[in-house]
Amino acid sequence: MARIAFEALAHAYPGAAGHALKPMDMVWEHAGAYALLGPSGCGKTTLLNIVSGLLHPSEGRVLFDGRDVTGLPTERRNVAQVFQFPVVYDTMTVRENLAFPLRNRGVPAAAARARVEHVAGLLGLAARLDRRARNLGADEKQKISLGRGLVRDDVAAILFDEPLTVIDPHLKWELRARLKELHRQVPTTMIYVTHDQTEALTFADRVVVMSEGEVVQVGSPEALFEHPAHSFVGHFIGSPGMNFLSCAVEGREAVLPSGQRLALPRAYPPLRGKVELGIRPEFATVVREGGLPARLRRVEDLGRRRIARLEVEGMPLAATLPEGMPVPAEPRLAFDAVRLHVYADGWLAEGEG
Ligand SMILES: Nc1ncnc2c1ncn2[C@@H]1O[C@H](COP(=O)(O)OP(=O)(O)OP(=O)(O)O)[C@@H](O)[C@H]1O
Repeated sequence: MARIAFEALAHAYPGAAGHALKPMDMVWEHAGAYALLGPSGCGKTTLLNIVSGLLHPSEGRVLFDGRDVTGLPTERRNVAQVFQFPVVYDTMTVRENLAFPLRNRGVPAAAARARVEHVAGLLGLAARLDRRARNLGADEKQKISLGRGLVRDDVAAILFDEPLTVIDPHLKWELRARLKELHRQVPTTMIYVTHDQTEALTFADRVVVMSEGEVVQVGSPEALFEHPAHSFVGHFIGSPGMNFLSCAVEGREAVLPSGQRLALPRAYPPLRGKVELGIRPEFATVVREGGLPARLRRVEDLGRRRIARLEVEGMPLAATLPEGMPVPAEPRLAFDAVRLHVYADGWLAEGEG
């Protein structure tokens, strides 16, 4: 396992206008479980390929345990990779497929056997070990690919590129949980690329959120939910995402366009640019009295909770409709004041006190 560091790393593809990966410095600790999360085109694969050595960055350095590996090809970086689609040898058995990376490295047969059986057990492949891979379905073939990625315990890092893409939806939750368990048992640096927030938040201790080639936040799942560093993170994480209301901020108060004032939990210096109030739907509640007047557009029943889609001063806002509350004709909105955040030009503004 390795500590992976990026120094002034950036990448522009030849002939492309601008950076696919904007300049950044970052450290991924030994044995950490990281997810690279963001929408299509945000630069996740570019960063992963720079880590694996498939792509040489146009600027900056990549260090594994302090050693500069920027110029090293993949085969000299000692990384395991799991791709979107299964990479298995059809004519081999599941056992032979799983043992392949160990055989290649000269791991003694008894140790390899024990390791293969352990990983197969964790992935739910134990009963299939002596079947030929060709006779298995796509889900199980992808489990073999995952197993081949996980079977060595001496790799610098394991890189997963959207590994659950071909997995049947009902099996995804099971494999997500198993991968997390595997990380606990095989404490290797693991990097997991996905555009699916559930996968990222289940798997990772630290999630690297990317937008338009930029790393906008690196944080625990809780931090991304509670303190989104950028409005993009607020929108992207959560279902529905964070609400944003245009406002002005004067010290400890937010002033909405109509002049209505809201108390803030912190005091803010004068802010420049586009100022917004951010509040998650979980902390905005429909009430009958008090709070802000709102107009109801519709109610969505999400099974375990109901979300009211409202308008506040012409701006859309999603809020929680308390259990058992009939939909009020003239709804009002109460905010959990300590959960109110202020954003200036998209970035979280630091308040005081
Ligand atoms: N070989 C290439 N040449 C030129 N531009 C590229 C190349 N590969 C990717 N890009 C561009 O770089 C940007 C980042 O792409 P990248 O594939 O890293 O994003 P991604 O987040 O992994 O997206 P996806 O989830 O769709 O794979 C995009 O604008 C993409 O069009």
